[in-house]
Amino acid sequence: MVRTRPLQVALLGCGVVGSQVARLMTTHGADLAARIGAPVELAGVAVRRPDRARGTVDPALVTTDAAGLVSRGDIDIVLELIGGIEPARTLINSAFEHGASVVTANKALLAKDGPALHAAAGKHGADLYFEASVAGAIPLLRPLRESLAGDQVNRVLGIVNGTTNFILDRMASGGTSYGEALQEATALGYAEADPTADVEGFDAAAKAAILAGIAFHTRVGLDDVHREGITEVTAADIASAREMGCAVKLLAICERAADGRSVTARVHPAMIPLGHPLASVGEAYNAVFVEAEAAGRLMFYGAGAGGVPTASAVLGDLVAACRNRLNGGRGPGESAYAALPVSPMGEVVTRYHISLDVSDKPGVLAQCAMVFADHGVSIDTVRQTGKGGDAQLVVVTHRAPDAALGATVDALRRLDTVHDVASIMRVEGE
Ligand SMILES: NC(=O)c1ccc[n+]([C@@H]2O[C@H](COP(=O)([O-])OP(=O)(O)OC[C@H]3O[C@@H](n4cnc5c(N)ncnc54)[C@H](O)[C@@H]3O)[C@@H](O)[C@H]2O)c1
Ligand SMILES: N[C@@H](CCO)C(=O)O
Ligand code: NA
Repeated sequence: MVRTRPLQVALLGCGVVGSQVARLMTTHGADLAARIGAPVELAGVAVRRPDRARGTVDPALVTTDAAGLVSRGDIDIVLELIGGIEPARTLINSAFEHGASVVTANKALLAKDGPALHAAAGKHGADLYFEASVAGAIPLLRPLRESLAGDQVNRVLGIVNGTTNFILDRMASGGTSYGEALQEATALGYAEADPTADVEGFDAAAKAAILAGIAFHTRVGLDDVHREGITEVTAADIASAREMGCAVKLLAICERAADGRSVTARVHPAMIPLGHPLASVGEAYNAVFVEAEAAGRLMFYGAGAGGVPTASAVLGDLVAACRNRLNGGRGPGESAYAALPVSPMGEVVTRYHISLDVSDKPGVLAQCAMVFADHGVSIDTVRQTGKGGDAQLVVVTHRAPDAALGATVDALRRLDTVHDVASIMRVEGE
């Protein structure tokens, strides 16, 4: 039976995602009410620029006073879709203090202040849901928090930033420059307000922190995540990867150490074999592999960015928060009991693809190989391209600790016969 007093929803931010949430709440209002067991009503929509057209939003609901809206006292659920740290953090805390539950897509804030936000939600008996914050529309956080709550997750590996995947995909198919592809991704609503967050890997690192935290029941902050973006990936890197039968992707990788006693989290461009399912993830799509002890390998795939798909995840959380409110319960809060240490990048063990510009002289290959051997880094393959002043050695290693590879590269740079270490890329997914 549908109860009659509507649940009151405050929408903060009516941009790419917020405007789609408002539209879908209106067009699917009757279904949402039936699924929740009570009607849901937009009580107010806080915007920064009220003069902008808001589509289906009733102009009478629009306000520039977000703080006033969340502190009205009659709001059941606040949807925070402004993004960034402030004023989002203050508004979310105020929402909890005034008795509301919160749904947010704000990974930057969650990665920075997740524990404090969870604590505030718990203190006020409210919910904090954030499915849209990682991998957009893809149901990923709820499966990790709930469906896999009885299993042990050992690894989460995937493409979690749509903008950079879009750019790398466009660069790989040729004809589009990095700058043009970024402009296109921004126009399509994939990029963050400041796209530096996407291309420098901050967005993916925030998502990796959230994923690692949930997967390993451990607090993982943004500073714990090793981060490299795609700004230094060149068309030559992509071409060289293709020659080796690989694609270049920006990956987020969260791993439990083999002894189970520590974890790592990292974001960086990597080469993956073209036969690997992640290599064929194009456009702004995301895909995430989860490896769990009992479940084995699971793959989650779908739209990782864009207003409409992301609104789906926000509405799913809205329904969950409304149901909890009606039933008088709460969804799962933070689970950080394992408190595993997060190891530095130097302890990560993986494979590497290194291009060296070298002198084409007798003994150079042996000299370089010796540097790898001296640092305990075993070589898998070596290929020479070019001749004379244009000679290049392309070395692919077996698995080695990141710190050992770093020391190897430093030593290679000191050799007179090595003119440049043209590129270093990790090789994953084998
Ligand atoms: N766009 C996506 O594909 C996507 C996907 C997943 C998650 N997200 C996240 O969703 C959130 C919103 O992203 P978006 O793409 O819709 O951004 P957006 O920039 O399109 O929208 C944010 C809106 O908030 C408004 N705003 C700023 N300050 C405000 C204030 N004080 N009061 C009221 N409104 C204010 C802005 O004017 C803007 O319209 C961010 O946290 C983002 O990381 C976005
Ligand atoms: N800017 C983000 C939005 C989705 O979180 C991306 O490109 O993936
Ligand atoms: Na998601």
